[in-house]
Amino acid sequence: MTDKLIIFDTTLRDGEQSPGASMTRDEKVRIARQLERLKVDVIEAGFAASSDGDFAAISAIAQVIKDSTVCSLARANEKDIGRAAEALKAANSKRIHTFIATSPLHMEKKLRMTPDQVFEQAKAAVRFARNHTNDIEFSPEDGYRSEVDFLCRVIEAVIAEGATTINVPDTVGYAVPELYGNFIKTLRERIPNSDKAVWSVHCHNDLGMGVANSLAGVKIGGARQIECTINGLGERAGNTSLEEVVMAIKTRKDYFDLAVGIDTTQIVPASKMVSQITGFVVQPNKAVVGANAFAHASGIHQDGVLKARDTYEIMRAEDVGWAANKIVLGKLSGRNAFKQRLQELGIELETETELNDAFSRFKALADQKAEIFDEDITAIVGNNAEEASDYYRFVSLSQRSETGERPFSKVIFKSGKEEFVSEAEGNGPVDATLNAIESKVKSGAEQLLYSVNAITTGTESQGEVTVRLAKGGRIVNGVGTDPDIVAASAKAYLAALNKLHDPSQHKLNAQMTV
Ligand SMILES: CC(=O)SCCNC(=O)CCNC(=O)[C@H](O)C(C)(C)COP(=O)(O)OP(=O)(O)OC[C@H]1O[C@@H](n2cnc3c(N)ncnc32)[C@H](O)[C@@H]1OP(=O)(O)O
Ligand SMILES: CC(C)C(=O)C(=O)O
Ligand SMILES: [Mg+2]
Repeated sequence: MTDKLIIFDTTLRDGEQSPGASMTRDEKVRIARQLERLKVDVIEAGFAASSDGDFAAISAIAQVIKDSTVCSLARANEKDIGRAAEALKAANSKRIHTFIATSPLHMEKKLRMTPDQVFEQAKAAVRFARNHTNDIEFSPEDGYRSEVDFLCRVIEAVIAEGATTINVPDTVGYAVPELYGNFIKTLRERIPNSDKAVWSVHCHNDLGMGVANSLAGVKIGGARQIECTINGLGERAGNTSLEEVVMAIKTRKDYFDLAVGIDTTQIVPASKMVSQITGFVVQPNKAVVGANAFAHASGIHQDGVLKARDTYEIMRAEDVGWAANKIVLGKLSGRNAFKQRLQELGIELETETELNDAFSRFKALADQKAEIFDEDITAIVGNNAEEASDYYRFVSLSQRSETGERPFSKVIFKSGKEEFVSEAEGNGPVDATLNAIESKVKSGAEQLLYSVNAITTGTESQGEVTVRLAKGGRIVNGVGTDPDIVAASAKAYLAALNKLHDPSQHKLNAQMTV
């Protein structure tokens, strides 16, 4: 029968130990509710004895959480355990997690206790905690750097006292997967009453191996609880990340053969909430919850994914709470991905030539900006349709603006096969550009509006400029787009002039000097 793997979330305790990640009581309650929606088995809500604020947060969480077990950390002493018990009083299901360090280094230098004293204190703590609940977790802190014989002695004793979960922390992220897995296996094999407790792993990410070590602890060591945090938040380099271990267990069920009760569709909402509350931004290439985790940017991958998603996706974006996977259009994209996006946008290009032209324009734009958004595509295709009937066409622009100097602009544009070079100064680079064009065209149109707008987010986005001109009772709008807003302004001005253009005036325009 497939075993169940218990997911113990410690975002609100070890996660909060990330420098700068402290949370208010209400924020902790919000996250706890999301963890319950995620269906984590245990929520470690904090360390009740650490402050009145944390005590209040744990109490509030204990009152509102109904499905998950609520847990508080406590040092191996009566005061801390008493505080934890008090904070957890209202919980439907509660756990006290008590710990004491067992490595020679920690015992001697930090606790300043002999191994025998630590042994006795660990036993006494578990015994005391039993007065408050039957669900007791014991952690030998820095367990992985502890001497095996001593650790076996302590763990056997605390199980005998009633500890129901034995958690073996790699407190400083020193372990490597195979060794950590075997360490847990050895402990379980050597401790006579080891089967009376659930074995748990708690790994830190100092060498980037938190997830790998946790999975080895499960696969090799036989642990059945993983302690983890949303986004891998936690002390120093963080803890094992929940989203990664959960999706590894689910995606590689063929290998792990374990069941997890997590509602994976709540993973991304949980990640976003934790990131927003703590201000810890999730790196784009973070597994599962990073913005790029399901994004495809290169043509060959995009083509594959459009034909069959599993060519390049081992999980479904929707299964972890993303709305969908993403085909990111950019300079590495191919024709198939471009065509597909046009279809999704309801844009129909009638001929293969039109498609090829639009694709060339798209590639040219993609060379100038990293990501092409839907609005860019609409603009590309829109510009193209207009261009066929354009009388004036923008070619290029150069401009100079220096503090204290009047900006200067040189614009090259075409009418038919003729090319015009126009130059002017102005109050700003845009004014200089429009003056330059007007100096050649001499439309005499009145400018009613000029507006600039970033089509997409970020400073690398395309600027969209609208110019409204009035002449002879007609009012026209010209729109131009370009990553350079001065060039977008020139295009918009020329587009408006095109709309004003009267074919009978061809002669006048043809007289323009180059
Ligand atoms: C690996 C981990 O993540 S462990 C959890 C880490 N989390 C925290 O530390 C939570 C926040 N901590 C705090 O708010 C405070 O440190 C408190 C309230 C817990 C203790 O504060 P203080 O009483 O001022 O002690 P301080 O933090 O300076 O030192 C820790 C003391 O606890 C002792 N101690 C450390 N671990 C344990 C333990 N597991 N069991 C019993 N005593 C312990 C230390 O030896 C030291 O004792 P000393 O004062 O006699 O030298
Ligand atoms: C308190 C224990 C479980 C801990 O966080 C650690 O050892 O890293
Ligand atoms: Mg820890």
